[in-house]
Amino acid sequence: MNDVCIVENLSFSYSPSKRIIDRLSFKISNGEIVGILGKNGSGKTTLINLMTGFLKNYSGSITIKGKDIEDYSLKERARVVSYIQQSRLSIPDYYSVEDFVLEGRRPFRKFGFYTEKDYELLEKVLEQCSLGSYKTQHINEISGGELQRCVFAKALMKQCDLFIFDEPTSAMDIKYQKEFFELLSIAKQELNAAIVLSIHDINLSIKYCDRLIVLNSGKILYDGKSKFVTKEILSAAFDTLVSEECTAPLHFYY
Ligand SMILES: Nc1ncnc2c1ncn2[C@@H]1O[C@H](COP(=O)(O)OP(=O)(O)OP(=O)(O)O)[C@@H](O)[C@H]1O
Repeated sequence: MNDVCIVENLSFSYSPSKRIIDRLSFKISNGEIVGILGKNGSGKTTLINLMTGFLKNYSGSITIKGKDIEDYSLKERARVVSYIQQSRLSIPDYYSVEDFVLEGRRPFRKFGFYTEKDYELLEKVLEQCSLGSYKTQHINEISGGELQRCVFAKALMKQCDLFIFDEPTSAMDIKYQKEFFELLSIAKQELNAAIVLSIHDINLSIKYCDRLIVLNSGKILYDGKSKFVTKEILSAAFDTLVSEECTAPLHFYY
């Protein structure tokens, strides 16, 4: 397995009085889905914003595909990391589904033009994400779950092997959550991608992530296979008693 992302001794504060990320070290490899779990305010979004290069003034290092994140230009970084933010999207009204998804190739355009290969890839990705029949539909005429699929399809258009998502499933109902993780397995299998996502739902994270990094006050409380995380660790992370069902095999829930 290759290490796509290496985080070493990473610390970060918004203000001098409080360390939000506290000396974290871990590696993310190709072909694994890694869930970042922790209670509100534990530092998940901050960590993701550091890993995607949106926050500066940290100590330690973040290496993406063998290169320090500081040494990437914005465009280069956009080519190697597919990132989906927590905030709401602003999409021009006139976009169709295919316009929106095609935008995923924007960092690769030459002289402002998409290539024939980009259009071939668009067809393939729309099919993979079950969006073929929607492609000419207006982006603001589709449901929230369908839009989420479009967002994922756009990320997939980069064909890169590092995907980073900030709470991608928070607004989805159970059906779309399931579908989302099925889509993730396309990236994992086809691109041997490393996928990092912050997540609140303990059950989902244990079921679908290969590995969990559990944060508590910016420190790593657990980093290991999701199936081995214990209710004691989760109870400590969430400051509340986490019941047995959360760590039991979950196939009967889904
Ligand atoms: N821009 C900011 N300026 C100052 N403090 C911030 C800022 N963003 C976040 N924080 C603080 O940093 C801490 C970690 O926040 P962060 O958003 O990373 O946590 P989180 O685990 O993603 O939380 P949630 O689950 O609620 O999304 C919190 O105490 C938060 O108040």
